[in-house]
Order: sequence, then C-alpha cells, then structure tokens
Amino acid sequence: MPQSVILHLDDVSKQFSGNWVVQHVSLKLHQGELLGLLGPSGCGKTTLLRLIAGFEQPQNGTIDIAGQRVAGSNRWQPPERRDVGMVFQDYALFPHLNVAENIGFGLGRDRQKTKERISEAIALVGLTGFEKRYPHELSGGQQQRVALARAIAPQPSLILLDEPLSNLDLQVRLRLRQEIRTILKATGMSAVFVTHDQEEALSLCDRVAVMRQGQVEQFDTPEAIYQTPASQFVAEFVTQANFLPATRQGDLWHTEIGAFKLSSAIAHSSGLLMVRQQALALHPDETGTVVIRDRQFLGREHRYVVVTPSGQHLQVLSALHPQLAIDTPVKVQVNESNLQIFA
Ligand SMILES: Nc1ncnc2c1ncn2[C@@H]1O[C@H](COP(=O)(O)OP(=O)(O)OP(=O)(O)O)[C@@H](O)[C@H]1O
Repeated sequence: MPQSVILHLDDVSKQFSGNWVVQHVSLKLHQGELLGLLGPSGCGKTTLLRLIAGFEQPQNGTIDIAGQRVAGSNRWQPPERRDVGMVFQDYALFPHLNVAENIGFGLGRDRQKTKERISEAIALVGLTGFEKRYPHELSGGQQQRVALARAIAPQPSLILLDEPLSNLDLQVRLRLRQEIRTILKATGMSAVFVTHDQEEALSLCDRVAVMRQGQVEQFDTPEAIYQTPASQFVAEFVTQANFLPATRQGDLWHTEIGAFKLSSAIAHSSGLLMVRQQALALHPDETGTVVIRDRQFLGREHRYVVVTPSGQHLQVLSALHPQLAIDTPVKVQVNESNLQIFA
C-alpha cells in the first residue's frame, strides 16, 4: 500500500511588500519521510517552513497537513491547530521550567497520560535521569534534545525543525544530526528540516528540496540530487564541483584540460562541463601546463587548488600520498564516468 501523504504544498507563493520570497512551491511528503529544505541564505526556506507552521499566510496556493487543508482556498488554521511540533535554532526552552516540565508544557490535563508521554519522549532522546535539571544546567546539545522531545511528545503528524543544529559546535552537531534521524525514524514521524548545510541535508533527509530565490530548483532523493543535479546552481551548491567552459565538435566536448565524450547530450554547441573535485587526478610532469597553487590538509585527503593556462582555478581532492608541492607543474587526468554538461 502506498504511504499516505502527510504534507502537500500546491503552488504555494508568499510575498513581503511586493517581493516574492516563496514562488510556486509544490511538493508532497509521505508518512515517515524526512524532508530537507536546502538553499543559500535568503532563498526563502525559513519562510516556507513558517508557512507550513502557520506563522505566515500564503498569498497563493494550498497547504494540507495529514489530509487537512490548513491554508488556502479560504481555509486558515492557526499554528496551534495544525498538528505540528516545532524545533527552533535557539531551543526556545522555558528557563524557569525543568526538563520534564518543559516537555510536558501544553500536553493536556490527563496527568497519567502526560507523565507517560514525558517519560517516553525523555527516553527517546536519551535524557533519562535529567528530568529535574533546568535548561541552564544542560549543554547546548542536551537542550536541543529537550526541544526535540517537547516537539515529539504530543505525537504530532509533522515535526518542523528550523536549523536545529546551527548553534552547536561541529562534533555535537555531527552526533546530534545522526541521532535526530534515528529518533525521528524510531517514532515514524515525518519532518521538515531547514538547513543551509548540504552535507547535513543529504545525510539526514530522505528527500531534499533545493531552493533558489523562492523556488524549488530540484526536489528528489539525496542520491539523485548529488549524482544528477538538475542545474548548475544545484551542482555548485550541493556538490561544489568545478565548471570548465567547453565547446562541442561532433560528439567530443573540448576543454583546456582535454576533450571528453559524454553520455548525456545537450543541443548547444558550448556549455560548462561539471567535473567533480574527486574526478581529477594530478601527475607531476615538467611539461604540464597546469600548476599547483595551494594545498589544504583535510585529514583523510588533500584538497589542491590548481591553475590552468587560462588562469582558471580548479579544486582537486586527492589522496595524502604522494604529497605534491606548491608550484609543481602537473598533468591532469579526468575520470570520465560522471561528467555532466550544463548549457
Ligand atoms: N517578515 C518579513 N518581512 C519582509 N521580508 C521578509 C520577512 N521575512 C523574510 N523576509 C525576506 O524574505 C527573504 C527570504 O527569507 P528567509 O528567512 O525565508 O530565507 P532563508 O533561506 O531562511 O535564509 P537564512 O538561511 O538566512 O535564514 C529574505 O530576503 C528576507 O529578507
């Protein structure tokens, strides 16, 4: 049986004082799926999340949550009637309430049921034993787990998370990223997760909507977005690939580092060839016309910056050994298996 649709946005648009910041967004999210809204600062992802939450009203389009029309076609449900839980960047816990009281806030009058829901949610986020602590007695990561437990406890249809990891330092962020996914998967709840970090979106979510200037540029699985970006913007933002000017002669695309045959064609006679950082290999060669400009140590590998004869900088990910010195002339070898051309 197909999974039920938990969130349905149909042609949703929103403007602030004449500027359209969300434009014609349509997408469906199924029960149990995690959706990432990914894009650079100002692309409208927070506004889209606030439209889903009910903090903003769309000018156009409809929003359905768990089969209920919550916005559009003359319907309006305020946030508290939308069956969603929110997690914010700054945790937004009540400082004068302890962990259990924060999670229990607004859970209803049935004391026994409230108690059960609180302890279930606390166990789920791994904070058993911390019930009586106050927010200031917790680390940032622990506070964010309390916020997640508070969002989950009422068992809403949908959890909305607005950059929940961006106030945490890297190590905590990486750990909590995995934990949030595990926790949400354990509950079977659906979630929408706003982030500007492509690695976070790809690793945490089942589906990702890449946004640009208020529009969804690509909506697909993380794998599809990474492997077959729909546009140069998506490719640049998500994969940080190199782009080389290329011209076509017959079925060969010529660039200043070689000519390549591509499996996917475009009708144009010139374009930009996408070459991933890991698709390039550097071989020291006195006659090489490409020169190493910089080398960064990344732990497991190096990232080299090389300069082509025309002065273009390319980024190359390469094994730690052999370590190549700055100013070394090199020949560049290209792995042709995953090249893509953009008009
Ligand atoms: N209440 C508002 N009034 C006027 N303009 C707004 C309002 N809220 C957002 N905007 C504008 O809408 C655009 C999109 O903002 P939004 O916060 O949705 O982007 P974002 O992708 O979440 O960015 P960031 O990652 O920086 O938070 C921005 O240009 C912003 O200035």
